[in-house]
Amino acid sequence: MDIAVKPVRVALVGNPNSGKTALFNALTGAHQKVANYAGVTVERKEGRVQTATGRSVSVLDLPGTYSLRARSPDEEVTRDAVLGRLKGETPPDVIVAVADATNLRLVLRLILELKAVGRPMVLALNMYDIAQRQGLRIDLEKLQAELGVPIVTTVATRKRGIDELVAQIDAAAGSTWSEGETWTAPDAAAIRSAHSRAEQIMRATVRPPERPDTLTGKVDAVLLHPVAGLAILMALLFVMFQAVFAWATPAMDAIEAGFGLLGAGVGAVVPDSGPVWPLVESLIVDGLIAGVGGVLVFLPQIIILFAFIILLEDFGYMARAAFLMDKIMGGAGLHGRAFIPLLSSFACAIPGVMAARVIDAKRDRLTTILVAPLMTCSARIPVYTLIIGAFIPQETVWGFANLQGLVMFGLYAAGIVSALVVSFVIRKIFWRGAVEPFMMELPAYKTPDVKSVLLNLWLRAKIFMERAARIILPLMILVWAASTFPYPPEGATLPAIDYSFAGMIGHALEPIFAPIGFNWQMVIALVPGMAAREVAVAALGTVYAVGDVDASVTALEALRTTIMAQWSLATGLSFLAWYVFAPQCVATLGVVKRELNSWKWMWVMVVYMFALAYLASFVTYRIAVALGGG
Ligand SMILES: Nc1nc2c(ncn2[C@@H]2O[C@H](COP(=O)(O)OP(=O)(O)OP(=O)(O)O)[C@@H](O)[C@H]2O)c(=O)[nH]1
Ligand SMILES: [Mg+2]
Repeated sequence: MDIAVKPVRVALVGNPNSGKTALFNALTGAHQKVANYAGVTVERKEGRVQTATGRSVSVLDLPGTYSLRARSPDEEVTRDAVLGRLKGETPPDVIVAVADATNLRLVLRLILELKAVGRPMVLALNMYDIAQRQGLRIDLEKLQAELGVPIVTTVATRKRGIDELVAQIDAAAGSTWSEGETWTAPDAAAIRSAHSRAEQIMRATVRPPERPDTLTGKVDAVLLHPVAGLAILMALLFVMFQAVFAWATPAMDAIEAGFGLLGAGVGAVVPDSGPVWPLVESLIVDGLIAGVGGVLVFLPQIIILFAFIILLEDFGYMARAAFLMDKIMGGAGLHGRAFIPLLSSFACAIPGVMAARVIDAKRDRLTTILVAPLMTCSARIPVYTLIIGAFIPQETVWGFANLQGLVMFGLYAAGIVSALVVSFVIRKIFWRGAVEPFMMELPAYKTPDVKSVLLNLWLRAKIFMERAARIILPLMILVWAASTFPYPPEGATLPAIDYSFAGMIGHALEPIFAPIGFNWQMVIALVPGMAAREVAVAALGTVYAVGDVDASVTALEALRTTIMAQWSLATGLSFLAWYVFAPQCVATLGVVKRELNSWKWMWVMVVYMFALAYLASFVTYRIAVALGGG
């Protein structure tokens, strides 16, 4: 007997949100490994479990799908994994179909498709607790007979039914099956017939509760109400943004201080002498530490934002929020599910772009990714506050509103409105078809499980950090080199950056930026600002030689005074308009390229955003000058 030597491979397949990951966690406990599939940015989770007979089973958690007719990258991975077409992946010996027992209709069709693949299969009827609570009556024996697949009822979050499931996997692994069946994608007729077969099975085996679940109905009547529901959603978003900006501050300050200390520590250790050491120090301190620190500083905000999103998702609310927003965003050509990615983009466009994976249809996903960077990410805040502080008076208008706050609000609104307009235009230019209809069963409300929320949060934070590190590090080195080399000549009087490539680029581009009121110092600052938007503030400090604005309050004050003296109001406003639209962050562009796996679309984004920025700055500048702000 050598069954212990070669593990049985099991793949968990099911609709999104059916509890695959929860089941995976219940099955494998701590014995799991997370990686990416080769060539695509889709997480691959594998874990191990031993059966009672001593068989070793390796379990693969797959992204959710509604059909093997894959339409999103996530779904393609699932399909290819099931069919054994994935590079470096052996096909599963047993398929475990994971079904949300309260939402059988959609999954029955998937199960029929999976059956056609011809591998041994077990059906885990998950969320059975909720089904029972709702009073759903499922005739398990009949369902088992109709499908010809063994069924186990499970409650993944309570680890119920897990032993039974493992036993069924064990049995299925021992069964023989007909290899050599070649799978072909189902055509429209096949899908229709699977659909009516699923309906038929549904009618034969599932009866609605005797007393319908009036509580969910009542709650939904409020939460999905076009007016009350939206008001509640807005209130939730308000609290969420308060949390993101207020609660994150101490942690962000700590991270900033930590990286500052790290930089100082390195500075103290590296010798000051010779031609090479100062360069090494500059690379490490100004390039790597400052650059990576400049991105990691957003981690607290991202964690808080994700905590809210994961919690609301687990409560069953997010699908409803997406449903509510679908009507509004649909008018602009965006899918309801774009809501979460766009929301994440307020912290940082990188997790936002990554979150767009939940959108099935390629075009909807593409549109979402293209407009995500228009959402005001927190990296713009330091730039906004510097300029607003310098040019907008601290005044009360209309008796209650703070003028500076109002301008800040206007900048956020400009981002949101332009995202809606741009996606509308993208639809008109590139594809005319309607937005995919909103197909997403509303899940039952449930209480989130603390452990799974924390695990999820940790995984998402980890993924953000890994991506950030992998994409940002090389870019940081590039931007640092551009602002450092070549060295200033002997006896140079201007700040060193003036003589560097960044300086040359700045001077060369100056004529292009003159019509929108930028001076050469600003243009130079834009170059290192490409690394991360807020770096532009430090770069302005460098070109105006007011000292290290990150390290001292007085330097920041000095920079503000210098700007007030040297820029006109029109120039200041033009700079603000630029920052609303310009694709000022190469890390985001890198992630967009990776997620879409396309240079073309990344360039489409770069070009349209620069064009918008230029146009907005031009209009702002000219109007401000005409009104006497020049
Ligand atoms: N009450 C209850 N909740 C469950 C059960 N299984 C999963 N959940 C919850 O359902 C939600 C979705 O579970 P996940 O495991 O993330 O679902 P998934 O299938 O992995 O979702 P995707 O990966 O997005 O396709 C989570 O909030 C879980 O805690 C269950 O049996 N009973
Ligand atoms: Mg999952």
